[in-house]
Amino acid sequence: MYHIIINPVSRSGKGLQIWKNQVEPILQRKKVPYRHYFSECAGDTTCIAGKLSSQTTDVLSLIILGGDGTVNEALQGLDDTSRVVLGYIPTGSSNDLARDLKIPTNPSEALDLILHSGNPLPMDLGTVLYTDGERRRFAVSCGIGFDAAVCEEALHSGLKRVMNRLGLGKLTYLGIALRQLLAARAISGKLTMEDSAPIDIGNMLFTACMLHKYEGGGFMFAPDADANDGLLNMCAVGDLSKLLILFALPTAFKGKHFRFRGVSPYCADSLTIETSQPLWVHTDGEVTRKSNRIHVTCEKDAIRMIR
Ligand SMILES: Nc1ncnc2c1ncn2[C@@H]1O[C@H](COP(=O)(O)OP(=O)(O)OP(=O)(O)O)[C@@H](O)[C@H]1O
Repeated sequence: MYHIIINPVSRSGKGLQIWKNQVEPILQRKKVPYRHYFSECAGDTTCIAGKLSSQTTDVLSLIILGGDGTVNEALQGLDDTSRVVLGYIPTGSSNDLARDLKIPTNPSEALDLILHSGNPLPMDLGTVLYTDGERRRFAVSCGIGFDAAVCEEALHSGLKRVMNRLGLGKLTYLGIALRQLLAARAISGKLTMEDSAPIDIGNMLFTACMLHKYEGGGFMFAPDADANDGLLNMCAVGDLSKLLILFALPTAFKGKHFRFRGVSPYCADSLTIETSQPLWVHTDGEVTRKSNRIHVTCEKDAIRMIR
């Protein structure tokens, strides 16, 4: 039995139409056993996933129809991810998880992968731990600073809805990034990886901790990321003039940004990031709070994902 959680408002409301017109008819025609649930408000996916997780003693076959944010919300509700086989029909506007895993963005092809041609393969998950003990899992990346501020603005942006309707969702993040860059102020940051001396990131713009290659709708911040190596690939940006950042950012679409001095890659299974002021933190593009100290870890092969 497949349990399918649908975010009807993903890609500015197209999620519901995709479910009704492209996914449900196939399931019915093929007589696939399934139950479906609509997330009715922000946070609802976490509650639904939590209930399913606690009601299932064996393996939970969970399918998410939504964007990276919907996957992220589902992860927060699961009590034991090792008992979950996750299928994904990407209907978000950025779809960075699908991009890296090469899951088709065509819904019927993604469904076909889940039902027929894919395999449930282990995949790493990350966790952000805040100083007050709150934890948040992530599947794609977490970040502190500019990238999270961009996500925070995008979550509340009318521009994103308009651009999505025009089929230009990817450009939303670029537009907001440029605006946020002009507003960004210099903050000092410190990365501490296990068994090594702290690294100072002067004038830190952001540090992204990546499990997969892309975030923000196709920025390849971690060209070397591997979803199964048990490691976080960091992209730390500091001490770079705003003008140079304007040049460096577009090169990240091709993963060429490390050629710029001040854009540095690091790799570790866990690290602590401290900043001189509280900054926005995102997990898979979901932004819930600011912090000036986060501990980020990677759990190898924490979940199985059909791909
Ligand atoms: N019924 C709902 N009404 C309003 N918001 C919802 C509802 N269901 C889920 N959400 C919110 O939708 C967000 C997740 O959206 P998701 O990322 O899946 O799609 P997207 O925003 O179109 O894509 P992307 O993040 O790739 O740009 C979460 O913040 C979640 O709280």
